[in-house]
Amino acid sequence: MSMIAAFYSNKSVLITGATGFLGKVLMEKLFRTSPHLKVIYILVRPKSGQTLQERVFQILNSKLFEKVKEVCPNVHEKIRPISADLNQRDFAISKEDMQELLSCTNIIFHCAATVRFDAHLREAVQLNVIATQQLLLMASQMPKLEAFIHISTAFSNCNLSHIDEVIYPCPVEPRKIIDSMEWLDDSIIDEITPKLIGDRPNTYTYTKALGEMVVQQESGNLNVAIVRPSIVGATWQEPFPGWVDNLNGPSGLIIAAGKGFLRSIKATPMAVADLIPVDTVVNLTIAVGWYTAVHRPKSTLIYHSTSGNLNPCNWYKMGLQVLATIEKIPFESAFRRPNADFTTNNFTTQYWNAVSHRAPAIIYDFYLRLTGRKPRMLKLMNRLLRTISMLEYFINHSWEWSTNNTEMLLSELSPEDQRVFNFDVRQLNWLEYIENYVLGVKKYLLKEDLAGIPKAKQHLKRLRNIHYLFNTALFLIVWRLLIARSQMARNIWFFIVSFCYKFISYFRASSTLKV
Ligand SMILES: CCCCCCCCCCCCCCCCCCCCCCCCCCCC(=O)SCCNC(=O)CCNC(=O)[C@H](O)C(C)(C)COP(=O)(O)OP(=O)(O)OC[C@H]1O[C@@H](n2cnc3c(N)ncnc32)[C@H](O)[C@@H]1OP(=O)(O)O
Ligand SMILES: NC(=O)C1=CN([C@@H]2O[C@H](COP(=O)(O)OP(=O)(O)OC[C@H]3O[C@@H](n4cnc5c(N)ncnc54)[C@H](OP(=O)(O)O)[C@@H]3O)[C@@H](O)[C@H]2O)C=CC1
Repeated sequence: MSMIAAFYSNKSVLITGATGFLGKVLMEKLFRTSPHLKVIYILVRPKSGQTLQERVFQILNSKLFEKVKEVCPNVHEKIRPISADLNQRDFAISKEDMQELLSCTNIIFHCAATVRFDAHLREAVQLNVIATQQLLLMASQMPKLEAFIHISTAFSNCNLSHIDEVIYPCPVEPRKIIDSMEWLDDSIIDEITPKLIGDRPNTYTYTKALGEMVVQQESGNLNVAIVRPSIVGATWQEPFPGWVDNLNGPSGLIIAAGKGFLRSIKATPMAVADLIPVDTVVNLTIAVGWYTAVHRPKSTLIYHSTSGNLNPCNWYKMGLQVLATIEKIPFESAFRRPNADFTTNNFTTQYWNAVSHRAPAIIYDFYLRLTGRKPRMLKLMNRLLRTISMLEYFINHSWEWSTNNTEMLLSELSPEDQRVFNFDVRQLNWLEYIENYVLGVKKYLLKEDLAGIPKAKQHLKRLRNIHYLFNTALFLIVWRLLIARSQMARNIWFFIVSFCYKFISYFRASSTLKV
């Protein structure tokens, strides 16, 4: 019997960010392994014209939750959505709901965050720092609370190259930043943002670091732990391999490469690609919840959920495997044949951006105009290039994360728990994982049917022919122009033609002699 699963039986769990990528997998695993769990409260905001109930209904009816329903048929009764907006004071939670949360919650998993790299500092501070502070305040009023687990990111200290499982202070105290957000206007915030974030690449990593400081400073007597995942990718094993439902991290780039939009990207091929499957992160998080509640460590423990130091894979190997899989199982309606490569300096990156990204987009837009349609490819390509420019930092640096606490926790688990809540990345086979990831992107993100693969292959053949035809036509046009204008080009042309003629004549003569 799994000790961890038994621990969660009859517990009331509160999850923020349960509608997000990680939150959904966390909820699914909790229900599947602890079907006797009492209730999971989830803080949800109405969104995209959907009510809370509609959002929960959509999640429960998704492919991700198919297995749960077999072990926990009344799962819908055990989810209690609470209307909340983490950007509002007291999260805009009603008095009755707040009362229930305060009196019943046993474990909190705080996953909600803005993960956008271009978030305005005010927005990022509000969600990643102030909301964390407010949640800690709420937690301090929960008499039954056993553990508060905060999800941060391994990149919160990406300004360092070796990162230990400790909290590194930022130069300006989070409280000062929070106070200043109240009276500074947006234009001043814009001005001071680069100074505040310093050598971090964006407001996301900076505010996640501030969030950790808030957890350290304002957790009082609470049992707190922090989990720091690196780049979270599709599921490795559970509930099934390759599940993914958003474009973050590598997923969007896999689509861009598979559809033939992405042809080159600046990367350090031998740098460690620190990807971590979402189910591995979730297993660790659940184990951390158990350990923190049962063993009550004296200080706040930080757990790195990373792969690099135990089972490293580099971007080159990953990129190659993405391309190899795309060749086997191509995506439908590709714009061009998938054929991406890494560039290693700014000059070649700019060159390939012009030649391989913008030029084909301009030509395609010209074709759209000619056929009476609205041009859109250049706009799309520029957005892709903007996205790539924001991700580039993470594929051109390498980090070393120590994983002592994570390894210690693994050794504390019973063999059964190590199996049920497996977070040992040494067992991960990267090639198999990436293949399943690409397949998952095709099935769950692009919603493409595998029956369409022959048609997709046919389409790629057509694109290859168009490519050859286009290149031949281009060559002939350029050559013709050159011949018309340059004596030297004409001389070279006559030389090649006469050489070919002589070569053919020689073969003809020698074959006649043999006869
Ligand atoms: C000889 C052989 C050589 C072999 C080499 C072969 C090379 C082959 C290459 C093949 C490619 C393979 C891919 C693998 C390698 C590269 C992986 C690199 C991944 C690096 C990831 C770094 C992550 C860092 C980690 C930090 C971890 C965290 O803690 S946080 C979680 C991560 N957060 C994010 O990822 C958020 C990032 N996104 C954003 O901040 C925003 O989306 C944005 C600012 C980038 C864009 O915002 P915008 O306002 O424009 O709008 P939005 O609606 O969000 O999206 C706009 C359009 O962009 C598309 N989109 C969004 N995200 C991505 C994405 N990650 N990749 C691609 N496209 C993306 C989105 O669909 C929109 O498209 P349109 O609607 O069509 O405009
Ligand atoms: N994905 C990754 O690669 C990594 C993620 N992490 C961390 O993991 C955690 C989860 O990330 P992930 O699941 O990928 O992110 P998602 O963007 O998928 O999910 C974010 C969640 O936060 C919720 N949220 C955002 N704003 C509010 C708000 N104002 N009120 C209520 N809820 C809100 C979202 O709700 P809604 O659905 O309504 O938008 C959503 O449920 C984050 O803390 C992130 O920093 C760490 C490392 C890597």
